[in-house]
Amino acid sequence: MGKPPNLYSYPSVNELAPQLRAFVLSAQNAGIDHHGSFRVAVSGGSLPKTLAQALLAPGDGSSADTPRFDTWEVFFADERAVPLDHPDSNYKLVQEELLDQIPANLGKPKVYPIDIKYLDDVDEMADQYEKLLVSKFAAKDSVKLPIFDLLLLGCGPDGHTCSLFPAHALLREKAAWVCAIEDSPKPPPKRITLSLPVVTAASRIGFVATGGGKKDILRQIFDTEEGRALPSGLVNEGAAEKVNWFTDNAAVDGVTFPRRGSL
Ligand SMILES: O=C1O[C@H](COP(=O)(O)O)[C@@H](O)[C@H](O)[C@H]1O
Repeated sequence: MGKPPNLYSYPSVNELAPQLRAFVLSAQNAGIDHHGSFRVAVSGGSLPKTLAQALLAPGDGSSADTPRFDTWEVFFADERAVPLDHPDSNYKLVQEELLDQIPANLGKPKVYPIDIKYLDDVDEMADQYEKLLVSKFAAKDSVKLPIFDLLLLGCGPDGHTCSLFPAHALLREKAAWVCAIEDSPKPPPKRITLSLPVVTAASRIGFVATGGGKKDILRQIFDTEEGRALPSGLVNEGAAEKVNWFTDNAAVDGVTFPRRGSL
């Protein structure tokens, strides 16, 4: 690995949130400058709440510090094969925590949930979501991989990220952009997920991991060989300098990884 990922830690989520905001808005502004929109894929779990705290806070009024939601194209890093109003739905979580709370003057994002027609056929659901990405990121034969401006990821207590789980065969997927999983060890079992090559191809990657419940897994990921082979560790290895971890002190208690600090 060349330059290692950045690991930022803050006393609490209250101090982390403004730094996460700066990181997301810098990716937003780079996307707008580059191609006129901001293509972001978001995760479920604990991320949407922290993201909402970051983005819905009042800013300093400068254009650099203003969310331009009208330019956002929101995709899902992973999704569970459940209806969009089901308590397990990542879409529902993101909608309730963030999308529904956006004030009208900040614009309305375009949001791309899964197609619920395919709830009973998760392979087809993954194919359809991949087709959606192809249509948004150009024809697949001219673009090897979609390049998201930003991926916002979580890290489960087993080191999973998106719906890429430790030692699962999906970690070896090279061709597909979106994969189906029917045996997720964390319920619900049927899900779709971006593949590892798509994750590591993103322009920027932000992990958000907070709370003492994450400290054992972060210690493993950053300080051990086995941890580096876990899905979140593989993102660190595959995308290194593009990866930024936003953590609180409780989550990195005991991590000896050297690149610690503030954004
Ligand atoms: O199942 C999932 O879990 C991960 C991690 O969630 P967290 O609550 O530990 O942050 C999440 O990133 C993913 O989107 C979700 O489907």
